[in-house]
Amino acid sequence: MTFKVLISDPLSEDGIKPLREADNIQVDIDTGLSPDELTEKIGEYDALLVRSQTKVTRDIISQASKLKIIGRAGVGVDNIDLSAATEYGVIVVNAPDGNTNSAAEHTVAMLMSLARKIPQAFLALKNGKWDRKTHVGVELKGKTLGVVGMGRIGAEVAARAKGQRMNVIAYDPFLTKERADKLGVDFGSVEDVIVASDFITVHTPLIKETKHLINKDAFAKMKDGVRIINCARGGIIDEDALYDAIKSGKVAGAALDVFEEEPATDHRLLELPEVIATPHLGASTVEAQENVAIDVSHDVVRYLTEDVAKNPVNLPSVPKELMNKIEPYFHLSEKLGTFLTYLIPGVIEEINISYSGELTELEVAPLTRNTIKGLLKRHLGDHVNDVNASYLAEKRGIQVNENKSSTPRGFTNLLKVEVKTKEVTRSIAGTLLNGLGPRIVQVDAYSVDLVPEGDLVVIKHNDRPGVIGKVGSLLAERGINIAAMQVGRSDVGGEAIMILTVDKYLEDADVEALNEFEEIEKLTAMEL
Ligand SMILES: NC(=O)C1=CN([C@@H]2O[C@H](COP(=O)(O)OP(=O)(O)OC[C@H]3O[C@@H](n4cnc5c(N)ncnc54)[C@H](O)[C@@H]3O)[C@@H](O)[C@H]2O)C=CC1
Ligand SMILES: O=C(O)CCC(=O)C(=O)O
Repeated sequence: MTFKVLISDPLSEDGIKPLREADNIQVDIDTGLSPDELTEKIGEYDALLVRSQTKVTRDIISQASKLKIIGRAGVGVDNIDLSAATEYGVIVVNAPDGNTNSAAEHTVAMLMSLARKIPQAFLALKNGKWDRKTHVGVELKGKTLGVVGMGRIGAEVAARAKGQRMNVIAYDPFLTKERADKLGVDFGSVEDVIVASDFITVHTPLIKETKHLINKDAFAKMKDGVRIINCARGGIIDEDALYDAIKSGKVAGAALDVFEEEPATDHRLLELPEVIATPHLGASTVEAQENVAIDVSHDVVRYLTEDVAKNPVNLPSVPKELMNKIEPYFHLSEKLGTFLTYLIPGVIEEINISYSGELTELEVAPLTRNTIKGLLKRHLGDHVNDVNASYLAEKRGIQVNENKSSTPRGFTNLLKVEVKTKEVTRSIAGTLLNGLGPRIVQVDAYSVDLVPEGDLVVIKHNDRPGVIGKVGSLLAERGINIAAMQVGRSDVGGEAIMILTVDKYLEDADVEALNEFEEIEKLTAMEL
């Protein structure tokens, strides 16, 4: 099978080598497509790679019937409709580390240019003006830099600012006193930062909480003559409020690499002499572009060929060490879910997944997602995957409960799935037997020992002599070989269960013939 990958923004040719070198991947590069052209084309592709120019909208994703992964060669994913991607089961991956250094260096370049008015002076000189009076700057030494957002880039900027002998005060919801001490910065609320700083630089993602985080009210609280830097995302700073604050003299200058609408060639902020700007160049270095393209290309190859991604954005990433431990349970968890779908009539209202024994020591969320996938896939189709399984369950109002109990219950590990509909509650449990692989060990109240694989027949019947023989003979007459058989009963002469592993899926006629036996209460043929 060949996977088709579309690259719709310019990426480093050296960086996409992992894609070019993969045997089963065809790479098409088509930059500058209009939204309509991309919508028309996307249906052919298994993967889409973008930088920040391509807007991957819901409309585009809804037409991407084969799309499995969107790779963002960079950090910010605000150009991708993440909810739509999750809903359609498309994983989004980014390259979070590859451009950190370049973005931090660019921020420092902007900070220094802003302080010393280098772009303005250069422009004047280019125009033949030797003007030393207008371009008097300020020193950084001893000034306070406020950093809003102390993630990868914010922390790097803070470290470099300290090299300029600046004091740094930072705010980040995840910044602890210990980390602030380690980084050698003061920390406080966003208001503390805004009030105390001579320069303010923002390094947050653009999300609901950070949209216009720096607004009219924030400017009002700042020191007179404050200088602002935004090398993160347009929209974190309210551009109208910034314009007014510069015009009023509250803000002495601003350095902007990003804008709310890009490209921003005709922006009124650019008319102000206090504003210096670059056209979203934070990550535009040879090194960063190669790094991010390599990282995202590797993840696309990995996901298309092995179903694992290192930097997923719309799915929690599973560390390698954990993955090694839980991977053997993946097959079991999905099969338990699939098995149950055959036993339940009606609409699932609740799923209870319990983990016991060794499993209690592990992060089991990936197994929960996989079990839900097994429960939904038979009815909803192959588009159900790890990315959208939980979303699809939630959307259908299905309550999912996950719990851990250390009671060993006779097994070193046990995964039990219980499903409730309005009419019934059914359950199944499985284990991973050392050296033997996955086994189903319980179906409702019955103990069994079953490999969760192949064509199975579950027969609920009355515990009477001869039933097993009758079923065996009928199947033999029809040329259906029984590979394995499990029987269990509640009590002598009571309800009993027989589970057969057969070499061939039972046709409707075979099921009807078996149902003729009066001892058989219910028969379910299933394919795991
Ligand atoms: N101009 C450019 O070319 C580039 C821009 N960027 C942008 O820079 C930004 C930061 O990137 P990274 O440092 O790699 O991301 P990161 O995820 O490492 O850091 C972001 C930080 O923002 C913090 N944060 C979230 N909400 C906040 C709030 N309300 N107030 C304060 N802090 C908040 C988070 O806790 C996190 O620590 C992103 O928006 C990214 O898209 C990144 C690379 C290049
Ligand atoms: O692709 C680019 O050059 C933009 C980089 C960026 O903004 C990011 O990584 O968030």
